[in-house]
Amino acid sequence: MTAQVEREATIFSHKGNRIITEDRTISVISKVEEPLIVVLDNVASEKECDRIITTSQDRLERSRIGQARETNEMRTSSGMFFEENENTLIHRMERRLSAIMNVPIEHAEGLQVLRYQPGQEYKPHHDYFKQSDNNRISTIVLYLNDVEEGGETLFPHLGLSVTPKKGMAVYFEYFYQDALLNEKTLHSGNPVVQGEKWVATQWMRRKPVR
Ligand SMILES: O=C(O)CCC(=O)C(=O)O
Ligand SMILES: [Fe+2]
Repeated sequence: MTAQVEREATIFSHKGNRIITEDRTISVISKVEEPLIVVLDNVASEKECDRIITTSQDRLERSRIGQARETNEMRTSSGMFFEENENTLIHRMERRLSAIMNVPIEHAEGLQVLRYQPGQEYKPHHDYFKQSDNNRISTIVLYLNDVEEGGETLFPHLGLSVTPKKGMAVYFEYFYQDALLNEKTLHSGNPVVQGEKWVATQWMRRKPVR
């Protein structure tokens, strides 16, 4: 006898092991089914990763947290946001990430870049806000470089640790009816031990923002 597993519908609805976008074929590497976490390879080329780093590095500031945009010890990295559709590369990345996430680009916040130096981290958090009339619904974190030691994205409730690798990404969503599933997407950026860690994060909102 096979047990029927009833799962809530997800935003991410790609079938098969590949996602074909207008300019790139992305591979599914690993999955947690509920809440859905997907590790993806070949999301960006080495050149695209390098260019996102070089075009953001002069604009980094100490990261700010939450809707009040305060600095605190939760997130010790430095970061910046690209303007929506800022240049050809950013627009291409936004289109590709929107296709992977299966949410129209109008729902996309500006792409965020974070740089962590040794000892820097992002403590466990949810990406959605406690209260918002246009809350975030999903996230993709694109790894822009290889990290020598540390810097994993850790989902403590799921026992899942994702090691940064240039061009790969981790996707997750938290738009479930069942609040417990959303809460299980708690995650952290573990302290970097050696090297630097660069990521680009795309957040999607429930309603259009642009
Ligand atoms: O740096 C990471 O691995 C996670 C980043 C993150 O959680 C975020 O940008 O919301
Ligand atoms: Fe996060």
